[in-house]
Amino acid sequence: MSHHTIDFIDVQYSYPDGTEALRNLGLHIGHGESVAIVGANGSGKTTLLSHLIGILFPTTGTVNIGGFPVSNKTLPHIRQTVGMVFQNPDDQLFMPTVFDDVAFGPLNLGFEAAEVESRVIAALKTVGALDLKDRPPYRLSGGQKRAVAIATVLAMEPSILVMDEPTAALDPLARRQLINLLETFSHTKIIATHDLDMVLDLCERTIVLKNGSVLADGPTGEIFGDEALLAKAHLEKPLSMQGCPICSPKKSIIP
Ligand SMILES: Nc1ncnc2c1ncn2[C@@H]1O[C@H](COP(=O)(O)OP(=O)(O)OP(=O)(O)O)[C@@H](O)[C@H]1O
Repeated sequence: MSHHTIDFIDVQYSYPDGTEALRNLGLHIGHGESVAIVGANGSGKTTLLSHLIGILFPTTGTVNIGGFPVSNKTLPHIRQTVGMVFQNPDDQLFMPTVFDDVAFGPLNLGFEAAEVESRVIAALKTVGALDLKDRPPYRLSGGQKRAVAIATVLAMEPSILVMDEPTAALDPLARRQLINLLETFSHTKIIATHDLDMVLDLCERTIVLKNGSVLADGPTGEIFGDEALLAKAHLEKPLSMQGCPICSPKKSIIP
């Protein structure tokens, strides 16, 4: 898996109750791309992301990572390649301390204690949360939990970072700090979000979903400049493209 490409080939997915969440979905994401997945509530974003780490498998069609299909057989390899930050950090943090949570993945991969410790410290430093290492995760603020959840993924050293609504429930400063942090990552990034202003800052490419299919796929500026397309997808232009006088331009709230 030297080239971490992602391919969805004619993917259809129905939940056990029969809800068809993905239909005829095809897309290709190249190594190093930063791609936003946007769309109205229920358009299929989380279902799509769940196929990237084998939480769900296609009902029909194929998902390939690095040219290999995501399947039970390839899962151990896929989960080292693809790291997912869930929408709710509480789904990701369950150990007594922050250190233990970030160490959990590398320990499971069988690394020696010294390697685990160095990965944990590096990951917590990257997200600016090293001082939290002995704290119980459930006592942290929302922004701190999000940072630690990202560290749990970084400690696995994945090539592809998948994030579901990373800025949800963050205050403006924590949101800006997170965006600035994500900008420094050279990973392939796939971000499902309703925060279109963040997309403008982070993603050169945007894929718009509607009813489980790709409605549009192209350069972010072009997608957000197409008012008819946005209306069809039940989306609104990012605030910073609406000429809003009080909306902060990029990075204006960095302390
Ligand atoms: N566990 C489930 N069982 C049945 N249907 C589901 C389940 N989870 C999601 N769905 C349905 O699948 C479709 C896609 O949902 P999904 O959560 O992927 O959308 P989304 O774009 O992530 O939405 P949101 O923006 O609200 O998070 C919706 O019709 C939803 O009701």
